[in-house]
Amino acid sequence: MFTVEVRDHIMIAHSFRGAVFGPAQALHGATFVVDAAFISKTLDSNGIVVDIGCALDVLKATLKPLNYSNLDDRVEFKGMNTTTEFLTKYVFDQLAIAARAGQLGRDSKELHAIRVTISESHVARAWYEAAL
Ligand SMILES: Nc1nc2c(c(=O)[nH]1)N=C([C@H](O)[C@H](O)COP(=O)(O)OP(=O)(O)OP(=O)(O)O)CN2
Repeated sequence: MFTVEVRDHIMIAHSFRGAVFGPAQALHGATFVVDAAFISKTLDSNGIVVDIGCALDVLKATLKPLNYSNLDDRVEFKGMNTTTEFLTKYVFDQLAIAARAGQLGRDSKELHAIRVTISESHVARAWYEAAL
């Protein structure tokens, strides 16, 4: 598989419900590094999976509404623990919508999958990968 991956980051606040989270049950801040990988069995006529600039634009647009926000206040996350794992799927879903709308500059039928990796610190990360 060919893969091209782009990176951005977001600064957010959130809190968790559940004793497993210990002190993270209280409102706290996090800076998440978000990697989005676009995966294809084939390259296009330009020899690319998707244009890196285009992929970056789509990732930035996806993350913009979350940046500097308190995720606890966001209606789409009501009642959810916005864990690193949860957010990987959320970002994947938004990128998949953009890909199917042609915003990556390539027919989504020619893309095999998207993988979203979120690093919550230098020691921990989670990812979600699925076919388009
Ligand atoms: N599987 C996950 N586990 C945890 C997540 C997560 O998103 N997915 N998030 C957190 C906290 O938000 C934070 O990132 C770390 O909090 P902390 O209290 O430092 O948690 P640790 O487990 O690393 O350390 P403790 O020994 O429990 O204090 C926590 N877990």
